[in-house]
Amino acid sequence: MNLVEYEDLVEEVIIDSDSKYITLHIPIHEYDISHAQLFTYFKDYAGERYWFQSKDGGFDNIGIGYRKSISRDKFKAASLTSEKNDLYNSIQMVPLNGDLSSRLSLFGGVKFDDKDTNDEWSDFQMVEFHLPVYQFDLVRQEVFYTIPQHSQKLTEALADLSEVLSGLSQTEPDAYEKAEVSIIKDIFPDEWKELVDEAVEVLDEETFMKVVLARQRLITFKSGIDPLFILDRLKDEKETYTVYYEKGTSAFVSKSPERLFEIEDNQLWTNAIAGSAPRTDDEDDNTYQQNFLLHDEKNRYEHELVRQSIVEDLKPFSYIIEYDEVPHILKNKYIYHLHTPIKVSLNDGIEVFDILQAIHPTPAVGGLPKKIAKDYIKDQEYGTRGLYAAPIGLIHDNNDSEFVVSLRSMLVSRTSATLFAGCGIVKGSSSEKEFQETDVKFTPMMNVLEVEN
Ligand SMILES: C=C(O[C@@H]1C=C(C(=O)O)C=C[C@H]1O)C(=O)O
Repeated sequence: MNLVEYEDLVEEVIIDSDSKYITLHIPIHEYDISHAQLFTYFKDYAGERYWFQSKDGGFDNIGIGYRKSISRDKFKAASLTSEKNDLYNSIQMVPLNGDLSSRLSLFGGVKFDDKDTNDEWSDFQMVEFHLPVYQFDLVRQEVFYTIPQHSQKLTEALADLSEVLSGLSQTEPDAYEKAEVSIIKDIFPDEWKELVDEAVEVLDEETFMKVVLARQRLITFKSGIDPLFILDRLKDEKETYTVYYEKGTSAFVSKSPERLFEIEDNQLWTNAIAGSAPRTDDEDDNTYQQNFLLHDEKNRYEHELVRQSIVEDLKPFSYIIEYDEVPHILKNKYIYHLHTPIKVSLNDGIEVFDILQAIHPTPAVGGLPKKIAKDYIKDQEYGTRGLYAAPIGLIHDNNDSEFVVSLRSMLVSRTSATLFAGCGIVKGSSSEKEFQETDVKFTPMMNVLEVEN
């Protein structure tokens, strides 16, 4: 980086006495920095690192160190909004180049529900969003470096950043070893099928139409699971979002096909994704499965319920909601889904946390009516969902944001991984078929861990 030129620029910066943080923002084109180098170089930040990549290649962000976090044990849209705005207002941005296009963001998520969590999820609070010390954007090739305002002179901070960047580009990524599996265990498989059978009995077409029931698979290893191994394996499946989110001694990992929503300039894009069929290497079977999905009554009904509910949830925020009446096919590596994109023009003054509150959980991961389904899951499902099926994403300063529904996911802690997968149950569902569907939905994480069932 042209240190001398940037030094001249930072020397002219007038520090705003009200700001708590200062963020230097510079391009990093001249450095060739990989994910593996970042996670090797920043080992000491283990437990405070994330990688979040969009499915269309629009962004590829790595955050290192949580400089400031918004952490809450309850979701309250209004107070989260003011905390987020206060935080952004306390940051003085110092862009050191006229050509920058990346945006500073808070990264984090909200747990699926508030089920008691004195358990494997205790590293994560109900709501957490983090402002990273370093935010790397590997698509636009830019970095943000945030320091507390009086901690050091800007020229010193700039020199530190320059040293970090050259250190990074010279870093040889650590070699890693794949952890050897000790035990693979489905958690209460028979009980899960019984629960599905019970739900099918309870469900009808008017008062309780759908519930999504999830199950877990525990995999233990003979040694610790190396983050570099996971990072490398996460590159295997395209067409999905990548979430790798460390907190304390845990890492939450997801390869989700499902965008919860994206907001840009008051336009919101979301989608209904519900209805599933397996995808294999057999092209004839794949054609059959797609046709089946497009015409199968149960899948179409389930999809319709999800789409209608999302549209209803968004009506208070918009007068213009656009979507096609007939669903499309969404293709992932191991599975097909029915898919309806939905575009919404938001009224003025709508906050991202209001949207989160209204839309999560969509009936694709909760059920319908939403409240009844949520309570049923909380009472009946084994264990705690934590960040599984939860909204995880980025929030920029002006409400622009992008969230995924963190499906096809697992919680990794030291020598074990807990995988999560669920499926929509409606009247007439078969527990055996749904069990097989959850098996397919475990595949992305089994593949990341390179574990055969
Ligand atoms: C609940 C999951 O997936 C959801 C349920 C689907 C279904 O029931 O057909 C399809 C896609 C997802 O919205 C999961 O992957 O765990």
